[in-house]
Amino acid sequence: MFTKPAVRVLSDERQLATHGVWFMRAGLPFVALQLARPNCVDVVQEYADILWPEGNDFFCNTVKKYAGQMEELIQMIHRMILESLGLENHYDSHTKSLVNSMRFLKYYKDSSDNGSSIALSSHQDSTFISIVCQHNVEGLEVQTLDGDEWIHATPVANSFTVLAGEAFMAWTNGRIRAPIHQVKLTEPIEKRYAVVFSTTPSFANDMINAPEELVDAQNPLLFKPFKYYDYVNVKEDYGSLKAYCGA
Ligand SMILES: O=C(O)CCC(=O)C(=O)O
Ligand SMILES: [Fe+2]
Repeated sequence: MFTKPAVRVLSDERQLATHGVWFMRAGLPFVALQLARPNCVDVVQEYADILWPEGNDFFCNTVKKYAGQMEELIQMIHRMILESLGLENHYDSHTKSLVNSMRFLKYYKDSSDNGSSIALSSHQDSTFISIVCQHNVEGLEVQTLDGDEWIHATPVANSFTVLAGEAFMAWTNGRIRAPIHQVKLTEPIEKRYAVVFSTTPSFANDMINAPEELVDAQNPLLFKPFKYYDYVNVKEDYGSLKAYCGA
């Protein structure tokens, strides 16, 4: 799917930050394709038809199965987080305000590289939650809070890596941190695939505003309310959510 000329069609025709070609930057050895609303059969079919005009039932069926199970898992994670913060009463409205997206990534060895390269540079996800499936090839590294060390998120069979993103950090007024992470391909790894399943705010209502229960004199508001997709579109210019809307 990463070599199809139709990838260009996706990137030209889809303007949404969550659908189409994601973050393809000259010099970085990876390709990533985004699929917004992977739980919607028609959307997946339309997406597959662009990439494979001859049809690809295997892709559609696999996405349907994967997205169904991931949606269940990610909602459970949201529920656990809200319960741990005493915000059960927000659960229904919170889950209604979410949409899912899925990202397919391929990393490859950069021929000009000296043997240990950054394939995806350090960043925080913008999302609420991202569930990363690393397909048993290591590479994901997560920075410690003090910024001193990188922890290898070694892939473990039958398990996933869960990362919180900036949307959850802002919505929980900093109770949940969005870890800085990166992907490094170390010799002898030549290529690596990953799938990331995420929750983001719905397109219709993407205002991120921390519930008042989480804001008080000891915990002053960290981020002014902001519109998620406005932020995502200019994120690279600001570098961090704090720079964009830090209170
Ligand atoms: O490939 C991975 O393990 C992580 C990918 C990632 O951080 C991202 O897509 O935001
Ligand atoms: Fe990420």
